[in-house]
This record gives sequence, structure tokens and C-alpha cells, in this order.
Amino acid sequence: MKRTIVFTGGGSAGHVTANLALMARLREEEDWEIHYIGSKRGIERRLVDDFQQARYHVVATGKLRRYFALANITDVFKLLVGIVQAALHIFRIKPNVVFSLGGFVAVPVVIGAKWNGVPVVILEPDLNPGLANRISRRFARIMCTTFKGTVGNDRCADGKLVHVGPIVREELKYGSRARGIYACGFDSNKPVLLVMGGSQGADRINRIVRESLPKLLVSFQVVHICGHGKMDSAIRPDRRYMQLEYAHNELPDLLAMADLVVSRAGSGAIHELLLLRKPMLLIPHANGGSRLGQTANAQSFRDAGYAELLNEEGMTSQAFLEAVENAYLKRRSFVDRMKNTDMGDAAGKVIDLIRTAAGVRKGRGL
Ligand SMILES: CC(=O)N[C@H]1[C@@H](OP(=O)(O)OP(=O)(O)OC[C@H]2O[C@@H](n3ccc(=O)[nH]c3=O)[C@H](O)[C@@H]2O)O[C@H](CO)[C@@H](O)[C@@H]1O
Repeated sequence: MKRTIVFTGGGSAGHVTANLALMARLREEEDWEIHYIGSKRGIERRLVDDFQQARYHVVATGKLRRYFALANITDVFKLLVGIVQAALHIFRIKPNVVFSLGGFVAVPVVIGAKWNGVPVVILEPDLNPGLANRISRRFARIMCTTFKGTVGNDRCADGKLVHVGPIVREELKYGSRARGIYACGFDSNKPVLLVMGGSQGADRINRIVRESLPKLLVSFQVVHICGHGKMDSAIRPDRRYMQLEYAHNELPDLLAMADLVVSRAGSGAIHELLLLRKPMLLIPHANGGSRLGQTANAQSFRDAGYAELLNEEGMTSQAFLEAVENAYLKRRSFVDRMKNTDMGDAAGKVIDLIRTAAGVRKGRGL
């Protein structure tokens, strides 16, 4: 019998990409009807539409802030509308299970599932859970964690907290250094630095990288993923520097050719870099709120010996250049530490938990 699942999660790519990996696996292994509930214009819509594996349904979303803003008033209203819309979608779809990867768009869907009596499984990507998942876990049957040490595990509704590890997209493993070098027009004998400011780009990192370019380009060739609308057309074309807004199918090749990666410390990105054994310089998001989660992620990677950590607050181009140099000097020890890490099969474990929550026994009824 065909089973039905609703995925949700969005607001930034980090709350979508693991869903794409799970959807691909469910499609490949079993006969599931797959739906996705997300916002009208969020990045989740673009990524899920490109993926062409799920029917997409829209709900209104209100951003969850922990500071005063006038938009909070309209956003509470949007959140309530979103809950009703999500409940109606779920009532019509009648899924066996709902899976949430967090982000503020997921909250109405999780509550809508609860109203319909549909079991919810959530995955927390960060070491310190974000606000959306701290709300969602009260309605969830199972909360999966990416990090072993994820805190606040006492408040998942049914008390079920399972460490599964990171879910990483399979296709990232098949990049080619030669293809990346060719596509960028780089010299294969000179080291490559890849800069990824998170899925939305990072203004401060962009500025510091651009200020540092004259010195950086003495030792490195640089691929700079800047974020949508954040390219700088004033930079003169240079065979050692390439900027792009967002990497889609080319990402595996860019990662394969990188000798060092400067990155935000979003859970998705850093676990991908860990899987690919890429030495990292991590610059976590400095702002407060849920993004403090990035600092905890980055500290855990530094403590594990995988990465150099640079704080964004007060960062100068001098400090940035020194951190790049330090990380590059330590790159072999980072790679050695990463080689000793077993990433496991998190997607497989999550799919087992999804089956359990949906009341499906492995190998039966599908
Ligand atoms: C500012 C913010 O809210 N950040 C959060 C967000 O980060 P963000 O959305 O940046 O998340 P992640 O680093 O987790 O994931 C980014 C994903 O986008 C992909 N990618 C990125 C750039 C690109 O050009 N192409 C591409 O495909 C990466 O390969 C990765 O799979 O979600 C993460 C997961 O909950 C959190 O840890 C971060 O704190």
C-alpha cells in the first residue's frame, strides 16, 4: 500500500537540503507519495520545485523573533493563518507522517499535523536547537539530532530523542577537482580557497574577502559564493578570482577542488565539509537569537580538530588573512582528524524512524 508523507522546513537552504536527500532516498527505495508544505516565496519553494519529486503546497508564514518589532504583530496573525492553512492541507492530503527540518515555516505545519492527529518526526540540525524546533518538538513524536550533544532534550512531546548524525546529499561526493579547475579557468598547481557565506551569503564576510583580495590572491585562487544579489561588478576580472551568487549543480566540483573552505557554521555546510574532508575556517553568524547555534556548531568542530574558528565580531581583514594562513598551515592535521570520523547512515536511520512513526514495518505493506 502506498504511504504518504508531508515534508516541511525552510526559510534558508539549511532547512531544506536534508529533506531533498531524504525524499530522493524514499523515492528510490520505496513507494511513497511525497508532499511538501512551505512558504510562497521562500528558498524551499525553488529547491523543491527544481527537485521535481514532491507536490508543493503553500502556507502563510510569520517569522519568529525574540525581540520587539512591529512586524511581530502581523507575523503572529500570519502564523495563525498558516496553522489553519496547514491543518487544511494535511486534512486533505491525509499523510501517514509529517517530517520537519525546522525553520519558521515548519511551525504551522507541525501544529497542523498535531491537530489532525498525524505523527510528527523532526530533525534538529544544530547543536543548540533553533526557536522553531524548540516549539515544534512539543508536538513531535520523535526528535532526531544531528549532533550527539544536542541540548534541551527533555521537552520532546513523547520524550523520544534519537541521535542520527548528519544527512548529507549523496551527489556532493561525486565532484571532480579537474572539472572545477577547468570551469573556473584556474591553474591546477595553485591552491584554491572556497568562500561560502551560508546559503544566503554573508555581507561582512563578502566585504572582508574583497578587502583582502590583493593579498589573498598572492597565495590562493579564490571562488567566492556571495549570495543572491551580492556580486560586486566593480571587481576587475581576474583569472584567480571567481564570484557567483549561489552554486547549484556545480557545487560538488567547487568543493572537490577546494584546498581550504571559509564558511559560515550552518550545520548543513559544515557536515558536508566534514564528509568531504575539507579543511575549514569557520566564521559563525555573530548575531544573537537562534543563530548563536552557529557558534556552538563551530566551537564543537574546532574542539574536534576539524577547523579553525574566527569570530565575526570585530573581524578585520588582517585577522581574516592570518586565520586563513593558520588554517591552511594546519590543513593536514584537520584532514587526519576528519578521516577518523564515521559519518554513519543518518538518512537510513531517519527513514526507519519515519516508517516507525507512520506505522509501517520494514519490508511490509509498501
Ligand atoms: C542565518 C541562518 O539562519 N543560518 C542557519 C541556516 O543556515 P544555512 O541555510 O546557511 O545552512 P546550512 O549551512 O545548514 O546549509 C546550507 C546548504 O546550502 C547549500 N548551498 C550553499 C551555498 C550554495 O551556493 N549552494 C548550496 O547548495 C549547502 O551545500 C548546504 O547544504 O540553517 C542551518 C541549519 O539549520 C543553521 O545551522 C544555520 O544557523
